[in-house]
Amino acid sequence: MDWDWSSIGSVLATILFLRTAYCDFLPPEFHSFISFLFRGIVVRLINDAKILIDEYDVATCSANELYSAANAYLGARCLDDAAVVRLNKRRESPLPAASLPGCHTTHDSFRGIPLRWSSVVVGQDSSSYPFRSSSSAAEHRSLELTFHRRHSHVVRSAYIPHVLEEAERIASASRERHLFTNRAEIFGDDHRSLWSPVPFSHPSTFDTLAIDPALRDDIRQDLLRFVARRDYYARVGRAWKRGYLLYGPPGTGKTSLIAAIANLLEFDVYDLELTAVHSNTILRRLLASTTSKSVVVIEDADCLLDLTGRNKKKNKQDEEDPKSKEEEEEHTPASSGFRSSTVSLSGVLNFVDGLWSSCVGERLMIFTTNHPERLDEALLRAGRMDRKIHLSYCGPAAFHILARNYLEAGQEHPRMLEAEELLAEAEMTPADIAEVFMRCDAEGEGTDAAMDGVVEEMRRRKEQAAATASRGKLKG
Ligand SMILES: Nc1ncnc2c1ncn2[C@@H]1O[C@H](COP(=O)(O)OP(=O)(O)OP(=O)(O)O)[C@@H](O)[C@H]1O
Repeated sequence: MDWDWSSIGSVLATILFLRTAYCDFLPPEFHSFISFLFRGIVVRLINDAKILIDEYDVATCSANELYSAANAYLGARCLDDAAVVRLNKRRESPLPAASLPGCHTTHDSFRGIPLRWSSVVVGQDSSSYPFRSSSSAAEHRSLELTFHRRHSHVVRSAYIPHVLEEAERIASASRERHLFTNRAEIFGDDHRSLWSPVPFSHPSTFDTLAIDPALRDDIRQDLLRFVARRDYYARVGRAWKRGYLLYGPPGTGKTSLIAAIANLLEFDVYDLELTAVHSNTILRRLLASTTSKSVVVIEDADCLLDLTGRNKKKNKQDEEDPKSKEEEEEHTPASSGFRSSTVSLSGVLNFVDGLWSSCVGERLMIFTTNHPERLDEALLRAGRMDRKIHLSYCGPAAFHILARNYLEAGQEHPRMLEAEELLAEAEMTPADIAEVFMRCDAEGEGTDAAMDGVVEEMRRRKEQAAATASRGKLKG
């Protein structure tokens, strides 16, 4: 067909006429409908499939998690080369996150499948959202994912879950974690003010912990299994929580293990000072205001409450009738200080496994003590304390880890064998050994001097222990 200037002019005039008729004579609802039809025809012609991800679920008026996840995913994965990005910084995250601005497009690929993401913003008059009520003045945002129709199954069954997983990973990596301590004075009903947060960044990890490697791996597996079993806990009807009791002499790494656990799981830590809690009601409120993905820690549990044998009988009554005891405690005037807290055994038991301990997602509760025998059995029973972990004096395997971490000394070091043999009788904690290594380092001494120093210290302690034992025999 030959085109001359007059035929081009007639085509343009026809287009202008149709456009004017479309804009001026058709009501806005038809604009949306025609645009929808037109886009459908184009999509069919070019064999594309589309997934529309709205910012809000129109039916339930709730935020669409997939929309936020896709935005986080795009921000982290696809927007490095984009000409325009939107940057957003949330209070809880240290860095701003990039997202796709309205009406822009970016590209991704998955298992060799090319994918196109476009952001769509529809206002009151816009024509790109079908059947939209013209009375709504709000902006409607969505993301469109376009791909070849033959990849529909892979995109829905694998790519979308991949986007969700990646977004979850990105969110937890960028989340700043906190250490919360409960405030001694509590005012009003603002639950957030019950805890004072500071950023949490403890260097202890499962790799730096000097404990038996078999125990370390066992704890790590137990934790990873726990966090992966949300569905299991829901199925068997249990709150998604796990209780640990860490016990052993001072300086064996109980606090270090808690920090390593929080770092492994990327959890916040709530360090609960029970002596500052004046009633069971406040204890309950404290727990109710913790967030999911957290470790709630009660250190030195044997020193805090009347949980010792002296009060076992009384405590048994409490457990049998926790309600009456709790009511009685709540009417006691608030007082402060060690052992004068009105938090009762029943309050703590309910704290560990009561109804309100299931009010948020996954959570660990860790009690530590140097004297597990002083704790009431009710607190220790299975279901409350799922794992009882004994951290003891330094053994050979833990010593190797400390020597590697502090001195970069391997098992082939000439004094290693001697140190291993002495360890059995010297009763040194990892903290004692770390102390000797750090002292040598501070004095500028090398690895050999540090190993000599620790062997000497072990020998001294062994002799001391032998002398104490023989004095005991003589007295006997
Ligand atoms: N198992 C360990 N692995 C690595 N370092 C340890 C270990 N145990 C103790 N340490 C070192 O000793 C210091 C004290 O340890 P930590 O506070 O974890 O002991 P603890 O058992 O909680 O003591 P306490 O019962 O007195 O609270 C830590 O700062 C750490 O450097």
